[in-house]
Amino acid sequence: MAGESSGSTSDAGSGAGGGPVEVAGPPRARTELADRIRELVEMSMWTDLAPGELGAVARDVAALTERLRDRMLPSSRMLETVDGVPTGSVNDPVEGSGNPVAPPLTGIRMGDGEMWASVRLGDAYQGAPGRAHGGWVSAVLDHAVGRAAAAAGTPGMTVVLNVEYHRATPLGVPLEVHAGVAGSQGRKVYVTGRIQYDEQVTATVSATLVAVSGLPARAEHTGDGGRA
Ligand SMILES: CCCCC/C=C\C/C=C\C/C=C\C/C=C\CCCC(=O)SCCNC(=O)CCNC(=O)[C@H](O)C(C)(C)COP(=O)(O)OP(=O)(O)OC[C@H]1O[C@@H](n2cnc3c(N)ncnc32)[C@H](O)[C@@H]1OP(=O)(O)O
Repeated sequence: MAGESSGSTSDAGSGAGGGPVEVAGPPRARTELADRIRELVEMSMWTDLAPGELGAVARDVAALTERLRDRMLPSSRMLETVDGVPTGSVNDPVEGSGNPVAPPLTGIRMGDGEMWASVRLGDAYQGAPGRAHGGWVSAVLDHAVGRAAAAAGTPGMTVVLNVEYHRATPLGVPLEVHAGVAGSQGRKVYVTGRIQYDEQVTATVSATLVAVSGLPARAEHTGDGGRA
């Protein structure tokens, strides 16, 4: 389990660092921590506490951050593996159940060149009033097309991402995400996808990915961190 072979490094927390840290099981405690931090973020936006009280809360949060800094991994790139095969990126900013920034994706299911998932975009992802920010809608779709390409056995990087916003993507409700490989030519993989709420498609994507060797492929598992 992550956290048991730690050691502080001088570049930890700066975005640098070594190779991925592999974790064998769903990191439930990390998932729970990320969930609580997401709640903290939402409440920090909603709260109407007086400035003095806000200052006190900020100092409490700073103390918690120092408690976490006390013991650090050599890298924040954490891959969940099953039988040695990478099945999810715990700290990914879209699907990562361990990353408080991630919405995250839940119930990820993989088929042959296809992926399905659910996502709930909370208040932290608001763009226009009451709607999900288009950049986050695109991020979810970018991730979905990446997973679909990987599910086809051709993991790669997105080089073209055409997103169409058809109607408002609502906040705080379960959205369905789907992407599937439509074709390929050489290293190029063409993937389409969509986000929908209650049978209504809110955004669609048409993407080109370029297959890159050495990336994890055909992950069959959920990225739920044990919540599915
Ligand atoms: C990611 C791993 C996570 C680990 C998770 C573990 C387990 C879970 C399992 C699977 C999970 C799967 C996926 C996760 C989902 C998403 C992860 C997020 C990924 C991203 O967040 S991704 C968005 C940002 N993305 C970039 O950061 C790409 C910038 N790019 C490059 O890094 C290079 O571009 C590269 C390396 C792609 C290729 O470089 P290269 O040197 O190998 O190849 P080269 O340049 O020769 O291009 C080859 C052919 O692509 C054509 N081409 C290139 N660019 C084009 C363009 N813009 N438009 C049209 N065609 C284009 C050329 O024209 C040529 O075409 P042709 O062969 O016909 O001449």
